[in-house]
Amino acid sequence: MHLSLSDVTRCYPAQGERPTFQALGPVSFALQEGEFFSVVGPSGCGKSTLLDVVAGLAAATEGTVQFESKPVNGCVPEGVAIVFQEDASFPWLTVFENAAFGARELGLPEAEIRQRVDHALAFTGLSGFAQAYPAQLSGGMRQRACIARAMVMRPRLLLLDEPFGALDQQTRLLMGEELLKLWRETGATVMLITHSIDEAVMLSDRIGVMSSRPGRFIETVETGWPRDRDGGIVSSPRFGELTAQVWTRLRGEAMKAMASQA
Ligand SMILES: Nc1ncnc2c1ncn2[C@@H]1O[C@H](COP(=O)(O)OP(=O)(O)OP(=O)(O)O)[C@@H](O)[C@H]1O
Repeated sequence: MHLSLSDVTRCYPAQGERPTFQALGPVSFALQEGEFFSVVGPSGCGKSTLLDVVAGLAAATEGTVQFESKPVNGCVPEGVAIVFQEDASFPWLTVFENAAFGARELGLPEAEIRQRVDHALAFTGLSGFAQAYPAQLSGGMRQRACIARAMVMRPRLLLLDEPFGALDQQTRLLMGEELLKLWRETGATVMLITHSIDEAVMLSDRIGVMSSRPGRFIETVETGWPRDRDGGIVSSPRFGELTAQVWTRLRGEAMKAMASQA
């Protein structure tokens, strides 16, 4: 897996009285194979726009995005899976069929699909709900179902846009631990967009801190956690130091973002 962005910006065209609007960048970075990279930044700075550009869901206005030596433009590359904050499941399909959806689109053999889905549902604790419909699940279980769907695709790069944003704090912490387990088990590279500094510090190898809009990276923080970390690190002194380091950098940018929104 190799992903790199070089001088990427994204602008929205002028609309009525509003002049051309730069939502992102310029942004340049590369992800290392197998790393867990999180992005934090003030509200509206362009985090989701960045993820959409990486995923091929939105085009860069300037600059280039390359995934495994091919330019990304116009569609999600094979090997990339995305989990969004909103529950993106199809309400008319069972949990099993939701998880199988992407694999069916790829035309994988039925036995292979069944084996992958069974494993993903077991991993996310949803085996007993394979025949349930999304509406019969709690918010946390629905997000686990979305993670199972992504897992079935065996992504080399997993993109997550605030996947736990709508969940309560306890569920969110537990889901974070599950995500770490998934990352370790699959060896995928992970890029996570989050509003939560604690979540970024707990989960990541590296945290990119963005400026207010148009978002650029103003600092990169290496956490130095071992690969077999778990939620227990939140009580270590290093956790407190890292969250303070990220917040110190973010605070001024968050104030600028609030002032411009006001
Ligand atoms: N389709 C669009 N047309 C015009 N402006 C847009 C469009 N999509 C996003 N924007 C604007 O681009 C900026 C960046 O939006 P984006 O959603 O990427 O930020 P974000 O950092 O993810 O925000 P949040 O933290 O609130 O989720 C915002 O000011 C947003 O209003």
